[in-house]
Amino acid sequence: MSAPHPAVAAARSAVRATLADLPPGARVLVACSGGADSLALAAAAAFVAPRAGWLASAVTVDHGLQPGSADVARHAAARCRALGLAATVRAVEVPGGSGGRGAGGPEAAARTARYAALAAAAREAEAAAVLLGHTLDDQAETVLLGLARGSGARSLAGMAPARGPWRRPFLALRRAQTEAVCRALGLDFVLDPGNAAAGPWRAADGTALRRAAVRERVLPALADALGPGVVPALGRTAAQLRRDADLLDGLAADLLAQALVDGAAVVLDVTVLAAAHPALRTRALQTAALRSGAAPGALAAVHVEALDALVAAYHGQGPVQLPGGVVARRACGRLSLGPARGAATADETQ
Ligand SMILES: Nc1ncnc2c1ncn2[C@@H]1O[C@H](COP(=O)(O)OP(=O)(O)OP(=O)(O)O)[C@@H](O)[C@H]1O
Repeated sequence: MSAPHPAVAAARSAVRATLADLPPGARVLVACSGGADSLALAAAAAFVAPRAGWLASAVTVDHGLQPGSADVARHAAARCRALGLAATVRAVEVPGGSGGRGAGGPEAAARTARYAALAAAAREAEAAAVLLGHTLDDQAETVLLGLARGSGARSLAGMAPARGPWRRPFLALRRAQTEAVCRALGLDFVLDPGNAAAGPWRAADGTALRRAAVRERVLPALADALGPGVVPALGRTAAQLRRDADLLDGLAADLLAQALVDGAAVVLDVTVLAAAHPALRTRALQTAALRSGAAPGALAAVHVEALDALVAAYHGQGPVQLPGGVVARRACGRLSLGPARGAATADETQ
């Protein structure tokens, strides 16, 4: 038997390495959109799983956002079956449809619905892992998007190779390699129309999708100006910042535990917080805000900075309102965070 195409070999070994901790008999779900990345993933899983004793199957989510989406989903599932995987299609209802109501437009709404459907499929199949086909190119896009948003290290750390049931074996593979896998194996993949900047999924404000713009315009321009190593370099940035962010988050969790006077109501000792490094203090405050019910998608750096000012730049300022109906106020050396109505009323004035 001749050696497999190098891209096929790379894809198989990436899947094998990602699942190496799973015992024989473990069930694995491949999330397959029918695009090149996830079809190459399905092919690699279909090859590797039986040899390692894992039970692999595939699921395709039909977002129902474009005419013919059900056919595209059926086609993807049929490709997976031809590869030897049991495959199902799950249709989801995306709130707002392709009109894009909601904060992040149709792309974000579709993603939320997709991950919920994949998680449900994983629960039903009792899968130990769900494989996603994100590549190094996707990771580079994520890092650039985070950088342009003014995000911190956690966001610049990009997507995790493994987190909970989600595993991304292709984070070190280029998109060109997954396309090479499909060509080598004769798999016809679809081009996701939602991924095109000029495609039908538009952000809520009518601007072209930011990720698609980064993919089509920004990364090619960067590679042109800085050289082809820019995508792997962005991937390395993500990996390094992931380690840093893990360390800082761990230390910030310790700080929060030390500062917590009353966990149920999220009351913090200002003196403990004020003595800490701002990098840890702001992380601890962000966690405290989320724990007290602040809305995760809407809590921004500006809110955390206002909380930090209550600790480190206090001059008698009033309470800080956080998204999600949470209010933070300082009184008697304590910072309390909680629902707007139940919070203490006496502000500390020095
Ligand atoms: N319709 C779908 N059905 C099943 N899996 C999907 C579907 N769409 C995407 N996926 C999975 O997610 C991976 C990433 O897809 P894609 O790059 O389109 O996502 P995205 O738009 O970057 O959003 P996110 O990064 O949040 O998943 C795919 O390789 C595939 O594993």
